[in-house]
Amino acid sequence: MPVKGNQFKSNSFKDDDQPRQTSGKVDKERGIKKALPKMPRFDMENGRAAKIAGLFSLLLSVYFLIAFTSYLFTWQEDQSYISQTNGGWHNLATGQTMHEIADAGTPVIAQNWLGKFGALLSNQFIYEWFGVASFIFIFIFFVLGYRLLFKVRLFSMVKTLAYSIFCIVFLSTAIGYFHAFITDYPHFLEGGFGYWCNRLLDAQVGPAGTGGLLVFLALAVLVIAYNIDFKIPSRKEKPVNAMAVDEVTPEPVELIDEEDIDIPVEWPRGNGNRVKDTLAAQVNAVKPEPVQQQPPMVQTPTYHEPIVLTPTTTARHEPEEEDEIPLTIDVNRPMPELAVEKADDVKAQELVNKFGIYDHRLDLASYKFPHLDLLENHGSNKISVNAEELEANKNKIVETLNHYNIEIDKIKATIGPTVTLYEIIPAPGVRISKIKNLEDDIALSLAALGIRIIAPMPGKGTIGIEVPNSSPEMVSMRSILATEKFQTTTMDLPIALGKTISNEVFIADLAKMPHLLVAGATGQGKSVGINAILVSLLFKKHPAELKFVLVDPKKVELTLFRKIERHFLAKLPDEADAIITDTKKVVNTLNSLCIEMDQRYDLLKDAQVRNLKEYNAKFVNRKISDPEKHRYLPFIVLVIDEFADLMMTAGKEVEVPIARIAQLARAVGIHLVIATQRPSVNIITGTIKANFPSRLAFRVLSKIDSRTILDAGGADQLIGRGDMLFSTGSDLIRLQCAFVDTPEVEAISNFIGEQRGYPTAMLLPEYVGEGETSSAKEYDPDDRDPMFEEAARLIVLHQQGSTSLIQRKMKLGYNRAGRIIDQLEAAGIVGAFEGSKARDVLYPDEYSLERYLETLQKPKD
Ligand SMILES: Nc1ncnc2c1ncn2[C@@H]1O[C@H](COP(=O)(O)OP(=O)(O)OP(=O)(O)O)[C@@H](O)[C@H]1O
Repeated sequence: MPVKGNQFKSNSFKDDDQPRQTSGKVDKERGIKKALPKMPRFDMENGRAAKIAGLFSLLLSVYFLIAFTSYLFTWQEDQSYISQTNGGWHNLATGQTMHEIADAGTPVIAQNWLGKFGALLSNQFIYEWFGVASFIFIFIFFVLGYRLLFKVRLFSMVKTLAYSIFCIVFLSTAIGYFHAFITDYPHFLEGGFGYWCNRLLDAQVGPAGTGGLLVFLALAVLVIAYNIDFKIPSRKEKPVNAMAVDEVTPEPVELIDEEDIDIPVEWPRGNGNRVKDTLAAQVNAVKPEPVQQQPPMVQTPTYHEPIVLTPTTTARHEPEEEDEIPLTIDVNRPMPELAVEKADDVKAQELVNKFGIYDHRLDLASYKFPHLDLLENHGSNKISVNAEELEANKNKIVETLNHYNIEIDKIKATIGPTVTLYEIIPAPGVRISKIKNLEDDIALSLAALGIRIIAPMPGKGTIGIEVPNSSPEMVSMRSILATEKFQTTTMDLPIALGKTISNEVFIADLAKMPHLLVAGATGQGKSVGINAILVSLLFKKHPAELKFVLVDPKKVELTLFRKIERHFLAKLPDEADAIITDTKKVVNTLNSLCIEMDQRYDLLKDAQVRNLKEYNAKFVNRKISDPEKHRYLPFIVLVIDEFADLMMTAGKEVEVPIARIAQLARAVGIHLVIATQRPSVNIITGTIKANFPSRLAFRVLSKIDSRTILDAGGADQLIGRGDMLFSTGSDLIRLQCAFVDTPEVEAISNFIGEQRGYPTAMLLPEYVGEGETSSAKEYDPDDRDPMFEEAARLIVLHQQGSTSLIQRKMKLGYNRAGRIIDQLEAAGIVGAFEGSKARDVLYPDEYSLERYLETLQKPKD
């Protein structure tokens, strides 16, 4: 496995005198050792004390639970034991067992399940203090223990304590209050606290006052906790109106039976029938579920759940019987497609459960991606600009500017692989255009080619001067592809272009561009750039996911990729060579790509998706209803190495399909990379330019060429050898192209080519150009395809005269299937071509077909 960048997360251990220890355990121990002088071992930070406290608290809650529960059953014995031992607690320390106490003449022993201590504790809490409300202590200890031990916050600790204490006091007093009506003696139900508290209140405010106080306290706490509404009495007084409009709540909620859901719904006028349901409906109003269950309600009128409608207005509605204006509320009906989609989803899920998701890589499951060892390390990949060079350049820049009375506040250098960027902040009041005009003077004083002034630097508030390094560094493809950035990229079509001026790896997504125009004078690195693009895609994509259509009028540049024909190339059917060099064939290929594009759009439309990614995702998850008609769609990248040559020879014939593909093909995953030596306006026409927002300029010979390709100067000032400007429409970035040599490309092609591939290159739809139209009549009956009869049977069986049926079922190329259908037409088995409709099948059943086929065979015999 290649090393993916710097593996160290931080260098914070650098200054540590001690040798670096790798084990986490050792590190932890070190941390403890360091803490030793300051803290004892059981400090809260280490969490030990908290854990022990948590454990204890949980144990306590369990202990209390058992003891208290037991006390409910054994309180009489326990109390007798305690009273006979004079309070009981002092016995605990004596070590006397209960049996010893019994033997000593005590007639009753403690029966609590937790013995003496359980009896004493329960008696204390329940009888002496808070009665059955003491059970709440169990809850407190449990919440506390759980929090401390597992660090899980079940409830807020403050709230738990506050509400629990209130409940203990309130319950104990309330039980005492009610119990006082039955008996005047203290009882374990309310405990000593409840009993005495109640007696105290009784003496002060009387039983009625105590009752009122208790009710008030209960309601007050409910308001604090839940902000409850007090609206029930008013609804009872005016049942008819209360149903229609809420008196108290600012947002009235209206409830209607399912008969009223016959959309549009009328705002209720207060008929008596609904009043009956008001209370029941109100209960339902609290639950949001009935609203979400609207679809079945709307579809099935027998559904008996009420629907909740919330009017948008917050104003009070006081319906008046006479002049009430009916309000119509439009409830959104569920979209019928949703139901269909749901059904499809279920079906898809069943298919996925049965067959698993569709694996488009399965045909070449053993395919191995090229590895980094196929690439070489060019150069040292280190920046070799020395301090003297930087200082000298800085001085020259400052001097030159000073000559023209331009003061500088600050200057900063960023060293890149081929150029160094000097960013200057001019003194206030200096006009930027003045510096920009000095480009040639600065170049002269630095005695260097390729100086570019960027004034102002976008988004930086500085002026940039790019000065070529005296010894530029080569950026090897290997160093780029080995980076974590490339290895972990999630781009659809990542292309590693090289490094930026600040030495950062630059990777762009061709799928987003969506097409790339490459221009540059001869010998400036264009072919290397195209190889870099192809190689980066080959490193990232499986043959099932990507196909190239390679056009190489120069006949030599792309030949290296011939070996990957059966893996990565696409070609016209019956074409011998996958790499197209003939202009005529280029025209056919481009038109064929247009057909492929149209077919892909049809597939996307049929699958109801918007782009290739969604389509493939749907296909893979078996969510497409008619999988027979569909297929996994790989990206197609069309690369034209010398576009000028094509334009010279074919002109409009290539321009029109290219413009069409460029305009439309993005969504269906067809992307173009077009390179040219001569970026003149008659080659890169307005139509083409408009559809290629992403452009890559190597060094060109004139400013005009630079303007043609980039709509800006700068490409003429590059230094060549892979120095380039990348424009995405808004940004202009200077890059050093990654270098990949021919032997490396060859090694990669061999590596892929030697692996098992598909039987052929991907076949594009056949395009028959003007003057090449074939006619069914031309077919010689003796020259029928060997699969003619099989195809005839297939067509008659399916009663569908379509080329794609033959193609799919018999696994033939489009071209051959097309030929067979023409032969079937000539033989009178299918009717004539009718545009988008399938041809008529002229034989209704297989029997009549067989008889006809026999007659066809006779002359042969
Ligand atoms: N990224 C690069 N880093 C270093 N050197 C490069 C780089 N790209 C190209 N070169 C040098 O420039 C030479 C010419 O490059 P290349 O063949 O790509 O030019 P070209 O623009 O395709 O020329 P032509 O149009 O004539 O084919 C290469 O042989 C190589 O020495």
